Amino acid sequence: MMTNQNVVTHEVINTLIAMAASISNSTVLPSATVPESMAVLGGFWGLPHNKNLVKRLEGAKVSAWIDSMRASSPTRAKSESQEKRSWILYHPSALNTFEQIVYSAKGKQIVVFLDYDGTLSPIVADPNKAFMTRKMRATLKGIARHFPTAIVTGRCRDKVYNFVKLAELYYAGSHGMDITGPTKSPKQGNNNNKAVLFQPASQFLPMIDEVYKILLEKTKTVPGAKVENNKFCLSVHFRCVDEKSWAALAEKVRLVLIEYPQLRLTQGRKVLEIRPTIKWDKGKALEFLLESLGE
Ligand SMILES: O=P(O)(O)OC[C@H]1O[C@H](O[C@H]2O[C@H](CO)[C@@H](O)[C@H](O)[C@H]2O)[C@H](O)[C@@H](O)[C@@H]1O
Repeated sequence: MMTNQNVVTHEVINTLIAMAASISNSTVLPSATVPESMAVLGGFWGLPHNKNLVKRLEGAKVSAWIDSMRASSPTRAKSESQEKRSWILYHPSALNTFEQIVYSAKGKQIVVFLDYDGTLSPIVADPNKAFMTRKMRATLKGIARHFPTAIVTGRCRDKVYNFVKLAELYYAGSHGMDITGPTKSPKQGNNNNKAVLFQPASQFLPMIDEVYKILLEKTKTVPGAKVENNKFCLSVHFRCVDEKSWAALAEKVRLVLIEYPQLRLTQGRKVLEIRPTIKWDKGKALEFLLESLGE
């Protein structure tokens, strides 16, 4: 993936991400939230990820949706120590191999990519209250002083910016469909006026707005359901919905999507995600940013 000579290897970046995640786990997140972070990073970095899940969701019966919703939202059957062990297996602390990292990074440009929810902020019931701590912001600011740093998230870019509040970062919101560069240099603090770099799903904006309004209306009878407008995509949260109502909620979403074959459904942690059927995702956004940064 990283062919540019000036760009550090995937392995090193992966380790940096793990390092950032381990910072977040040790200083901010209660240990019970570690598996949430693992799911987020796993989805992003190609760690165990059930592609069939997405296929099954599209056009599948509601019962299959419910199975997927359960599968992606496991109850705490495993002990916390078991969960921590499997987390560490895939995300070893970068500090244990720091010398190797420094060696591999020699002469290369290190770029840091981070997810937001469950990585920089704890997972919380209300998506509008997923605040990051001042300590995390200061750490992120420090990282951005040394390396180009990007936040790649399913969230609306403006919303995540309001949480992070650092103009010196790159942001790829809406699952990578809304990419901007820094509006402030981390070193000099001057405004270098970089704006939107790429928005491959602009033509879907009216449709996303339309479906947002429909979903708001259709889901209002399901207690706890929350529809979030992430600009180029939508989220239907079921974290606060009683499991008995998951089928009803999934059926409502399915019926709406039948009318919009240009949209597809994917699934995150206790959230159904609706997005345009374009060949673009967080991985593509990452490649796009690497190419821009390597120039
Ligand atoms: O791809 P991501 O950047 O990981 O975005 C996935 C979803 O993240 C947010 O939801 C998650 O965090 C919420 C706040 O902690 C939590 O309430 C929810 O259950 C999680 O799924 C975001 O609100 C969603 O729009 C994203 O789809």
